[in-house]
Amino acid sequence: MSSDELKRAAAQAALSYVSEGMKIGIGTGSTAEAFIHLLAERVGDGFHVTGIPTSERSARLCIELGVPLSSLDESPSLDLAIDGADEIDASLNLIKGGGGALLREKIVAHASSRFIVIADESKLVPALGSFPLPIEVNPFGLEATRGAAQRAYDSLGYSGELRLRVRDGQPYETDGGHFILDASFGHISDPKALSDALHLIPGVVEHGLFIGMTTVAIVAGADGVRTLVAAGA
Ligand SMILES: O=C[C@H](O)[C@H](O)[C@H](O)COP(=O)(O)O
Repeated sequence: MSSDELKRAAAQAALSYVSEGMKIGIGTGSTAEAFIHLLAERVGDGFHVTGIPTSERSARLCIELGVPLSSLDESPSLDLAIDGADEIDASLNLIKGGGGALLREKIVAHASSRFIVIADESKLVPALGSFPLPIEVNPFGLEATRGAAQRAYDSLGYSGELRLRVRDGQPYETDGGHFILDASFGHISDPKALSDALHLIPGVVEHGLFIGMTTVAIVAGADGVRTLVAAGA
């Protein structure tokens, strides 16, 4: 099976968690888009659901395919959110934000009773950190924030680099008007300690570590689709 077919298989399995009338957070990225396509088919068959998109990109696709949308302000409590991930560890902690949508994704996941991650098996890792951690920062004081983040990594014993994400020669701008620093420091031995340290920096808006948020991960691989349930979920 190709990577696209695996993403679609995971997205297909996630549909079984969606019931008539639910309000659901809709993620961002290629796997989430596979889910949007499948959800739109069901909506076309008369299924009622309201989506709360985590990015302008996902919102556009939902509108194009006829998936009804609402905002988190109109619907502040969601039944579930379904989203992709860049890395998933054995505790179902995640790195997200490769597509730049981590802030809205985290707000939406936090507002949801259940957070379901869909992925192909290439996203499963023994420890987080091979994928650079996206850190969303306010453009004001960028260099001061970059320095503070570097010192936070240094103090925790990591070595590596923070690189400003660039698109078409300009800093990549998120839907919220922020920039992203991609942090390449190798395996993250203590995700909670790193998360706490980054949250102490005023210019850091959010980071892509999703710790203890996942309810279920649906992972598609050569041997089929597996459902991994978080401890205590
Ligand atoms: O900001 C983007 C999101 O966190 C995505 O869910 C993540 O990057 C995974 O994307 P994909 O499904 O395209 O691998």
